[in-house]
Amino acid sequence: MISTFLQRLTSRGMATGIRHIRLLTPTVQAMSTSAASSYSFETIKVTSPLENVYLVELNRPDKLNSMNTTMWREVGVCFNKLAEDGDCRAVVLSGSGRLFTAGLDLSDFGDIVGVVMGDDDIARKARKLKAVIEEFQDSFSAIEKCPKPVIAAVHNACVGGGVDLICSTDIRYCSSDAWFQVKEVDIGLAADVGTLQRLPKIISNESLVRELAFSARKMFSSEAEKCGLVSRVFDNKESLLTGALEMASTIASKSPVAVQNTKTSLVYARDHTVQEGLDYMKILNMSMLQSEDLRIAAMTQMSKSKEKAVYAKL
Ligand SMILES: CC/C=C\C=C\CC(=O)SCCNC(=O)CCNC(=O)[C@H](O)C(C)(C)COP(=O)(O)OP(=O)(O)OC[C@H]1O[C@@H](n2cnc3c(N)ncnc32)[C@H](O)[C@@H]1OP(=O)(O)O
Repeated sequence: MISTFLQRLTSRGMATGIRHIRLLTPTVQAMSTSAASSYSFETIKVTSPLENVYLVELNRPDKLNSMNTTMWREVGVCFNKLAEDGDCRAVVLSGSGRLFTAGLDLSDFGDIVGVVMGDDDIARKARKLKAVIEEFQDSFSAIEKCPKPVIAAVHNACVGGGVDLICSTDIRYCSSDAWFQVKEVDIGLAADVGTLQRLPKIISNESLVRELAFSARKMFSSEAEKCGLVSRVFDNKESLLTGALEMASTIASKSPVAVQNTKTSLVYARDHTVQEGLDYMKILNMSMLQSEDLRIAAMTQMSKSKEKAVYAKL
């Protein structure tokens, strides 16, 4: 049945004489690289090392990529922009320097200290803090809402806010020297930027989540792989980045319609019943089954040629 479906799709394409499968030219690759140059941030570096693949690096190596107010804001702005960037089909998120991130910048509580130490009464302070926390939360939620798959590539330390950050990504890889720490209780906080909501759904082990969150103990790479926080462990940072970029490139070679609707459907399914998820898919695919990408993908599958399929930007 599937082969009949593919044949009908492809013969429709052949009949119209459209040739969608062609080799990617250097011009296309050059355009993709320059598209990343429109991303200019103080604490984040964005490049496009491969066709349709963007590399987002936390870039405060001298401060151990700790998250200051600027970085919190820039992560959100960056992923909202990537969501709309037709040149971007997959993202790798890594940290520059000797470790992934030391979490919240403990020397820059700027906005929070300002409110807490201010003269307002408790209700007004609370209202202001609500806005600050919301901004922090929205920043990391932008990663989950971005329809392009995001692969976290963690080396060495991933502390506090770093765990919140990677819990918003789709795929997590790490190097063998990586460790993870839900550190918030050590600074007198209940984690409030996503770890407590997303981690239980990632590792499906409430006992372990609670152990990590109550004790702030370190979890090393082998345990992180065993419990499902990461799906692959690489020997070192270099092989980690190579592996993450290779996977991003594989994803980027697929139909962006298929991949991006798969991501949004998985996020939806995580937070809804099976029936609600099926209903969502039904409505979504009422339109998406009519996409040109189906025919292009089917032609590519049936073709014996090694040429890559070329899909329009999304
Ligand atoms: C609304 C709230 C939203 C979000 C909340 C998030 C909560 C969190 O993120 S909680 C976690 C906060 N982070 C930490 O507690 C990490 C503290 N740091 C460490 O544990 C270690 O520094 C390390 C990351 C494991 C690295 O250790 P090591 O390699 O031995 O380096 P150090 O000598 O300890 O540090 C070098 C240098 O960096 C400074 N530093 C380290 N972490 C931070 C940080 N998070 N913020 C600011 N500065 C940090 C450290 O003080 C050293 O500075 P010197 O001036 O060189 O002494």
